[in-house]
Amino acid sequence: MNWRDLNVSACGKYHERDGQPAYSGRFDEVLKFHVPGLAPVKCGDEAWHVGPDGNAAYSRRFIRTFGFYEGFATVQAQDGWHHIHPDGSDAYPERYDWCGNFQGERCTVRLQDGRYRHVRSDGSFAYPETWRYVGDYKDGFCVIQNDAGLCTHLDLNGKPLHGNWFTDLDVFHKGFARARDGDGWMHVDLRGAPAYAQRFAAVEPFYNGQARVERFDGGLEVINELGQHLVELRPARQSEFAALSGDMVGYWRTETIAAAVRLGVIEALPCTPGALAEKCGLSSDGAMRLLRALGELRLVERNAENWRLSVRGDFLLEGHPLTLADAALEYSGALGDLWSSLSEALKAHGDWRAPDIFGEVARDPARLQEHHRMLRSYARHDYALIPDALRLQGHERVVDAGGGFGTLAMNILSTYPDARMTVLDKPEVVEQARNSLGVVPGLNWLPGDLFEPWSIRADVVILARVLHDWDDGDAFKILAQARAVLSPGGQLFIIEMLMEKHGVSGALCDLHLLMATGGRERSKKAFERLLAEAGFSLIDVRQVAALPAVLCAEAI
Ligand SMILES: C[S@@+](CC[C@H](N)C(=O)[O-])C[C@H]1O[C@@H](n2cnc3c(N)ncnc32)[C@H](O)[C@@H]1O
Repeated sequence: MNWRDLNVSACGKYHERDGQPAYSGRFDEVLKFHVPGLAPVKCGDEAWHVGPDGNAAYSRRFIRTFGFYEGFATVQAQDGWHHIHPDGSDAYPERYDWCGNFQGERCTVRLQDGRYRHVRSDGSFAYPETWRYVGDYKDGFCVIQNDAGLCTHLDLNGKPLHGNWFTDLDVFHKGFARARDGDGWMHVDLRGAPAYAQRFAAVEPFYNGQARVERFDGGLEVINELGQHLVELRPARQSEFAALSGDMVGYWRTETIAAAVRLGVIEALPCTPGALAEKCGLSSDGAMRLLRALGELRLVERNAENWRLSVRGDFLLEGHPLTLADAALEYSGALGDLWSSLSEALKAHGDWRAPDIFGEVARDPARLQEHHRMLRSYARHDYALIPDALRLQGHERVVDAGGGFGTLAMNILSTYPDARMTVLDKPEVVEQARNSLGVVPGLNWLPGDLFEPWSIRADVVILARVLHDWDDGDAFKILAQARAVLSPGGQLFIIEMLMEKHGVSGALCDLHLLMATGGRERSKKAFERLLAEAGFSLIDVRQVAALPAVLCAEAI
């Protein structure tokens, strides 16, 4: 009997041909036949492969068996997952936590430590690295995901195809892959370059040169490979009028959150509205109205008569390690006020001048605490993966210039305890940071000015979210001071969000920097130019987290 004529029966317990059972035996479960004419079957606790006559292909038994692909079948055995030959013998001695199927002479496996890689059919590793996740190869390329959740394409030897990283990515289909960046979904070509400028809420692969896509307004349309609209399949579902109205009253959210922090509501919960009014000096109507607004923002939840903080609301607690309580006050107060002159700041010939925010903060000890607790929360949240991404040898002299309260420096020291860390910042900041951290082995403080010569020599300089506070002229001056403390070959790491060359993601943050400090977010190209002017060459960009990237440069 030709196994190609056999199908799985409707009950899934045997195979049939033209509606007739192909053999008399019955199993708990069968899967379909694959080359070389074997099908996985399961009965009770045992699983194996059978031929078209329903007889076992070999005497071994496994916990689970799967179909043969490229001559190998995945099996789950008592001692782990692996592959077998059609005669039931092991393809290689290793055991894994899970195995996929061979596609393009490579197979995805998960190691016992939970990490993924590809193996060849003889069991050897296709490349030395392990990744957070790897998908199947198709047409010689696969998608891998790094620890920061970002994805790229690798070739059969594990080498990057184009080196571009995306927040989500698919394998290639007819020369294009579906990819998502901060702005949305698109198609990219084999160079990892977007096929067109638009972004969508979702895209399908191209089918004979056309793809169905969903717009952000919920409308569906068909586009061509240039991103041009061809056919409307469904009109917009979301009212753009409502979306714009919502955006225009963003300050409602800012002020509600800040009021809850300022009035002590966050610290007073959980309690009833009556108790809250009492504890925080609110009218009973005011307490109820504020709680309802916080509920709409999903910061609090009602539990019978009591209101309590949600997981999101917990971040507003002063004692939370990632507290955003100070940020809530800054955004509604000093930082929010600065935005009222946005139109002036954008004018070609206005007399608007950027504020000296760091000077103002330094002059007011209470504000300095608040501002730096805010920066500390963002640093704790965003910098967890940075030390590994620096790939230091471990004993270097490292200067974190504009290092604030030393959060990143402490992270680096816990990964590289023998590094000699120095945090350079304004004297007022250093004084408060020193007082709050006390003596930390390996950590030195250097009160100073980013724009004046730094009285130190270093092997490595870090500028984390510092250059984005300054225009190109001032950024160059800081880079020049960094260059002066390094010898040729010394390393500079810039940790910042990267703007896409033609993207819009991060553009509001860019305006925030303009208003708060006179600074700007930059693209890789803009950094490359600045670095070259200051005597550095950019050698690598490591996208370790969704927000900040690590730009690695070398002193020339
Ligand atoms: C946006 S914060 C970044 C802090 C820290 N690197 C981080 O990523 O969380 C900028 C830092 O630069 C410091 N700074 C600003 N102007 C400075 C100057 N002229 N000299 C020294 N430090 C300065 C500020 O005090 C602040 O700590």
